Amino acid sequence: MAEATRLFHTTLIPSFNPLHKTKPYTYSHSPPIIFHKRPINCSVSTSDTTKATVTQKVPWGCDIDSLENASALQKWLSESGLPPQKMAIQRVEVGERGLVALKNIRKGENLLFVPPSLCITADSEWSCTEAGEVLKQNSVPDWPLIATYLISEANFMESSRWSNYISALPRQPYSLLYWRREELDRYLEASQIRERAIERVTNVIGTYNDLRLRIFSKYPHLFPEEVFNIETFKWSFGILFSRLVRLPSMDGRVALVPWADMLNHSCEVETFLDYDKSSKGVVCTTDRPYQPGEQVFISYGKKSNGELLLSYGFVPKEGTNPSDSVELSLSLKKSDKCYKEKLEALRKYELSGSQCFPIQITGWPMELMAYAFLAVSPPSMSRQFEEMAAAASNKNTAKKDLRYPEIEEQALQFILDCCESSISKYNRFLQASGSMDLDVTSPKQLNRRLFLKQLAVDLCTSERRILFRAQYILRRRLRDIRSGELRALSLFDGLRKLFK
Ligand SMILES: C[S@@+](CC[C@H](N)C(=O)[O-])C[C@H]1O[C@@H](n2cnc3c(N)ncnc32)[C@H](O)[C@@H]1O
Repeated sequence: MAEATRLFHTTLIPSFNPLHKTKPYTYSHSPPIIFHKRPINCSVSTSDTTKATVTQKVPWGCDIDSLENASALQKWLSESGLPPQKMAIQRVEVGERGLVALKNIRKGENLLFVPPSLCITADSEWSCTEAGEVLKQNSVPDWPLIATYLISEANFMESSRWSNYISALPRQPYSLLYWRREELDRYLEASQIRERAIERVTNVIGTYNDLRLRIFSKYPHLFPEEVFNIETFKWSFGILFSRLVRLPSMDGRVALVPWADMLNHSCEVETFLDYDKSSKGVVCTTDRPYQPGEQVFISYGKKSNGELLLSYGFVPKEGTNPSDSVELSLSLKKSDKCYKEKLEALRKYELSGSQCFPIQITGWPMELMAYAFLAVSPPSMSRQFEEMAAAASNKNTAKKDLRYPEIEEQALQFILDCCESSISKYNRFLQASGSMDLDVTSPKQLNRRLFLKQLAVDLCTSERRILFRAQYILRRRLRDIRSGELRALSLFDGLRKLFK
């Protein structure tokens, strides 16, 4: 189970390597192949940063809130080797569709058992063998390879063995990949998750453009642009971000695991998916009992609400996620006399003049404190700059409790100032959110905007709550330090009078 606990941890968006880092590509020539083509509707582009000229609606999958293709999926899975299950796909309150217990399930019971033949991995057989060979010859890494595979198989429709699975996937996965740039800017202005979302969209676009430039354009008969374009890639990456599982017991291999990926996340369970070497299938062991009719949950890992929004498109209820955290940004002051020296020390440890650190409701990391010490330290402490920068870096293995009592008050005040400036951004957004969105014209657009805004309000409320807690602790510590200093001062004054 220890290995299992790592499964969904890093699953739903572990870092994927963009193609830039791979070996130079070599090309082979193959005869043309006939594609199953299907008309694709043109619509408005959803991203400003998209360079691709073709923008289309993805025709695959179904609405996530419908059970449209769920029974066909269950039937196909049982015919293809999924043993009888104690759960069924049903409409649920949390997560729209999910797996619900049909019978009593005991704590510690092994659920699921999905055989490897039902998992999609980088080694899965392609309906279009040549397309798969071209990608492998070009050493395309697993993430973009599986993303391309999914599009290729989706395009084969009923002729693909995954057709029932693909038809039951969401047509538009919930994730920040589907937020327009102006929506990210407007709704997530206060949260550092905005930066992460922009970075992710840029990575996906960069990866697609790289594939297009190096491979797709050389083999248009295998990868026609009406099928392999930025919209279909956004769909397939959205599916991977929200469903791909890393299997530690299979040497960290990533896989799409049909059926298991119908399980929704709960912050209250610690059950994870993994490959079980003895039974040779993907399993999960329950950590609590379930009664018939109850939804069964797993954990997608110890992720903050922002990370859950980024990859899965939902925010847990305020205060229910013990792994929640908020990124606080600290920066060196450009007016600091030692700005250059401090920056140099930070760069040695791959840090910059502006750095984010995660704060949890239980406190903040030692690295943040070390960065604050460095930011406020006077020129007379220049010999300690490097030691502080090392401690601010999480690459530093020899961790020790850094203490500089002479600048502790300034460091705490510095963190408090950063916290309060961040809180005021959240306040501004949360106050303004009530009057936003009056500019939408169609009911459909209104629903979407209201939904996104509600997610942003939920995220910002939970992040601000952590900052409020940090603000309270910082103020209390500063008050203690200052009242201690006052006591020492009045004691000194008293002694002076005594000796007069
Ligand atoms: C691995 S899939 C789970 C199955 C999914 N509900 C479906 O119908 O396809 C992950 C997606 O389920 C939804 N989800 C999972 N856990 C959730 C939760 N606790 N609250 C809201 N939505 C959740 C999100 O849309 C997420 O992107």
